[in-house]
Amino acid sequence: MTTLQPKLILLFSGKRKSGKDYVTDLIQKRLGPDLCRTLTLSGPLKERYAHERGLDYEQLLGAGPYKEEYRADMIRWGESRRQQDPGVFCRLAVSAVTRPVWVVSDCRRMSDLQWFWTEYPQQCVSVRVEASERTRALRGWRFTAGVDDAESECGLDQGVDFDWILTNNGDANLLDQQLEGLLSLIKAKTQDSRDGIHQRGE
Ligand SMILES: Nc1ncnc2c1ncn2[C@@H]1O[C@H](COP(=O)(O)OP(=O)(O)OP(=O)(O)O)[C@@H](O)[C@H]1O
Ligand SMILES: C[C@@](O)(CCOP(=O)(O)O)CC(=O)O
Repeated sequence: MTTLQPKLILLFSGKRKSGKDYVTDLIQKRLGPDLCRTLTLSGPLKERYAHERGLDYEQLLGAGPYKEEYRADMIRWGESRRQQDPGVFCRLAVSAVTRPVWVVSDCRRMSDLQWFWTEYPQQCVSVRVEASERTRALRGWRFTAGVDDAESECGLDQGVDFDWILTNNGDANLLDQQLEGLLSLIKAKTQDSRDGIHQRGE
C-alpha cells in the first residue's frame, strides 16, 4: 500500500515518440529524487506479461525492436486484465511510492486518468505531450495498424480537457519555456515539502 499521500501527481500522456520519457526525465532531473518519483503504468504490466509469457522483461522496458515485436500482444493482454480490474496497473505502479510528487509518464486510457482522479481528486494535473507526425517519424515512429489505431494510442485523443499541453517538436527553447511554467506550478504546490527536504539537508 502507498504509505504517504502525494502532494501532486502529474499524469502524462502522448503518442508514441512524442517525447513523454524525454520530458518526464527533464522534470525528474529538475525536481530531484527527494521530491519526485517517475512512475510508469507499463512497467508493472510488462513485468507480469513477461513472467506469464516467459519473455525478457528488461528488453520489454527498452526502446528496441523486441518491445515493438510484442507491443500488439501486450496491448491485448493488458486490456484483458483492465477489463477485469481497470485500476490494476495504476495500483501496482503507486504501491510503494513515498515521494511528494509523482510523475506518471504513460497514461493511455480514460480508465487510467479516472482511477487517479477518483483516488486523488485534489492532487492530479493532466499533461499532454504533443509532437507532429513528421517529428515522431524522425524519432523512429512508423504507423502500425492494431497499435496506432487502437485504444492504447487513441484512448485520450478526445474527451480530456488537459491541464497542460507541451509541444515537443525539438525546439529546445520553446520546450524550456513551457517546462518553466509547469515547474512553477509544481513548486507552488510543493513549497512545504521542498522546505522540509531543505531543512533536513537532503
Ligand atoms: N525535445 C527533444 N529533443 C531531442 N530529442 C528528443 C526530444 N524529445 C524526444 N526526443 C527523443 O526522441 C525519442 C523518443 O522520445 P521518447 O522516448 O521520450 O518518446 P515516448 O513518447 O516516450 O515514446 P514511447 O511511447 O514509444 O515510449 C527518444 O530518442 C528521445 O530522446
Ligand atoms: C502494452 C503497453 O503498456 C506498452 C507500452 O510500452 P511503452 O510505454 O511504449 O514502452 C501499452 C498499453 O498499455 O496499451
